Amino acid sequence: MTEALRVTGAYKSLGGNRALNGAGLTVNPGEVYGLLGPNGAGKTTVMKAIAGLASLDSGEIAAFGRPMDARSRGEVGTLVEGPALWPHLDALEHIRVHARLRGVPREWGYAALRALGMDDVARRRTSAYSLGMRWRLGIALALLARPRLLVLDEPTNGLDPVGTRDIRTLLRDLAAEGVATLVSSHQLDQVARTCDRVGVLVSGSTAYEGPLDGLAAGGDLESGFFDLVTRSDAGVR
Ligand SMILES: Nc1ncnc2c1ncn2[C@@H]1O[C@H](COP(=O)(O)OP(=O)(O)OP(=O)(O)O)[C@@H](O)[C@H]1O
Repeated sequence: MTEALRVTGAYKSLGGNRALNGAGLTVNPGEVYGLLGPNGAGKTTVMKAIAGLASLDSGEIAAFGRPMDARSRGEVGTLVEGPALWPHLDALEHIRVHARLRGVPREWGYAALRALGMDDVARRRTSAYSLGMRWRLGIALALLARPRLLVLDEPTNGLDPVGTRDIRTLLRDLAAEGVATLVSSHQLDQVARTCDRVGVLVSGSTAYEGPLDGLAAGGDLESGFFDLVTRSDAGVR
């Protein structure tokens, strides 16, 4: 099976910090992969590199068996560092602009809005949106071009329980259609309910990659995560 995403040996220095220190991860088609790690571990940095928003100092990123390039990025939907919205435009106008830029039918975007439960607010300017509505539109825009790989940086940040459950259902439905998703999160309970496999970054390196069972110490994901982070952090000092 060709992997949807493979990152190997990723290094990146930012302002004198080693943000990435050899990180690697692999996401398969039809899989929801949870990217975990303490604050500052490098999750956003690696996702920005995958999304093409930043370069690596060294390392490789491949999508669907080929080095990531402009063509393969056409098959990738991203929401990294929050939704970038125009305050004076409504959701439908966002869809039209993005559909034109991506060269896809705007109906695909309307379908994504429906999937995100945004029909009622689609004609409202985004300046009047709540945080949850902003995130929903950001995810709809990431889905617009019907990507085979989705990269979402903390997509349930600030969402209420209904919004969080909706995103979980959406990611599972997409996985059932074969879409691969890389999603970062600090919410271990949500990760346990949503993800097939996880990777844990600590100080820019991959401390664990595999099934959730392998991380959970005696069935307790939180303890397993803390143990791993403490051990790995001690190892790099
Ligand atoms: N523009 C920047 N200049 C200097 N250092 C940076 C910059 N951006 C990130 N860093 C540093 O790089 C490291 C990795 O940051 P990153 O945002 O990728 O972590 P993260 O795992 O996404 O954290 P969080 O969970 O808090 O979102 C941190 O030490 C951070 O301080």
